[in-house]
Amino acid sequence: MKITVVGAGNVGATCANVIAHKELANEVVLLDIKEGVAEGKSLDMWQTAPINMFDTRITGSTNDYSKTAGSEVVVITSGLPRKPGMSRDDLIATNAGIVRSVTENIIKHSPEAIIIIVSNPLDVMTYCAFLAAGVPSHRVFGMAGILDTARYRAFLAEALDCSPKDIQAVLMGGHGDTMVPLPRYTTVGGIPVTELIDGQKLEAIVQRTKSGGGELVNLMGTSAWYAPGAAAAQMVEAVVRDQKRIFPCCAWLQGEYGQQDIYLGVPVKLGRKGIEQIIELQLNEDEKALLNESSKAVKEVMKVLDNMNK
Ligand SMILES: NC(=O)c1ccc[n+]([C@@H]2O[C@H](COP(=O)([O-])OP(=O)(O)OC[C@H]3O[C@@H](n4cnc5c(N)ncnc54)[C@H](O)[C@@H]3O)[C@@H](O)[C@H]2O)c1
Ligand SMILES: O=C(O)C[C@H](O)C(=O)O
Repeated sequence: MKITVVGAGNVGATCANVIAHKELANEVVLLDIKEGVAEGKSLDMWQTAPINMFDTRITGSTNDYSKTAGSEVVVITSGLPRKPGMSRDDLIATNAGIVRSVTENIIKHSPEAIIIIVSNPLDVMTYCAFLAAGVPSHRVFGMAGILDTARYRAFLAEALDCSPKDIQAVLMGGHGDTMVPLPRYTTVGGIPVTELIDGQKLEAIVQRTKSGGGELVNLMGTSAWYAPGAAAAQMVEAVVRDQKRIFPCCAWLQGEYGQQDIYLGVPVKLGRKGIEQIIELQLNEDEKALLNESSKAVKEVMKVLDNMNK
C-alpha cells in the first residue's frame, strides 16, 4: 500500500504524519513544488518512527511524480491558504491551476488512485480535480464535512461538559458560510441534542461552526491544519481499511437531494472503492431550503471555474 500526499505545507505534512502514525500504508510519499521542503519534512517525520514506534516509510519528493507511481490513495492539499479578510472562494484563481496540474500528474502515474481533495475552495476544487482526472466520481471526493462536524462536536462537548466521543452529527452542503449543520441529526450518547441544550445555545454553536475556519484564520493569520490533516487521514483510513464508515464528504451528485452535476457535502459510505454509497436523508422543508441555498452558492463558484476553463 502506497499513499501520496501532495503539498507538504501545514495540512499536507500533518496528514502524512497521522497516516504514518496509524500505519495506514507501507509507504507515504510527500510531494511539494518547493525545493527540499517535502524531503526535509518527510526525513524529520521518518526520524520519529523509532520514538513513536511505526514502520511506515515516509519519503519526500520535489515535484518528481515518478516517485508517486502506483499510489492507491492520493490526498491533494497543494494550494494557497486564505489570510484574514479573504473568503475561501478568493483562492480559486490560484488554486484551480495548481489542483488541475497536480491531478493530471497524479493520474498519469497512478491511474487507479482514489483522490481526496483538501485544497480550497473545497467543493469547486474537487470538481476541478474530477474534470482533470477523468475517472469515475466515486474515486474523486473532498474533505470538509469531517472537519466541520468535528468543530461542531467539539463546541457541543464543551457546552455540555461531556466527551466529544459521544457526539454524533451530520452536516451537509458546501464548505463555506452556507454549510448546513443538522441539529435534528445530532445525538449525544444516542440522545437527541435538542433534549440536552436550549435552542439559543445550539443556534450559537451552529453559527460558530459555520465560521469555524474563519475564526482560526483570524487567530493565526493562516488557516487551520491539525484538525484538517487528521480529518483527511481519517478518510484515507476508511478507504485503505475498507471500513465502510459513514461520513459527510464532498461528493458528485447526480439527482440525489434534487441536486444535479454538483460536488456538495452529503453523508456517504467510504470504503475500499471510495464513495460506495450516497445516503439520502429525509430532510424537512427548512433543511431542504438551506441545502438549496448552499448548492446555489457552490454553483456560482463552479461557474467561475467553468469560465476559466473556456
Ligand atoms: N478542505 C478543508 O477543510 C481545508 C482545511 C484546511 C486547509 N484547506 C486548504 O488546503 C490548502 C493547503 O493549506 P495549508 O495550510 O497546508 O497551506 P500551506 O501554504 O501550508 O501549504 C501548501 C503547500 O502547497 C504547495 N504547493 C503549491 N503549489 C504546488 C504545486 N503545484 N505542486 C505541489 N505543491 C504545491 C506549497 O509549496 C505549500 O507547501 C489551502 O488551499 C487551504 O485553504 C482546506
Ligand atoms: O478556513 C479555511 O480557509 C481553511 C479550511 O477550509 C477550514 O475550514 O479550516
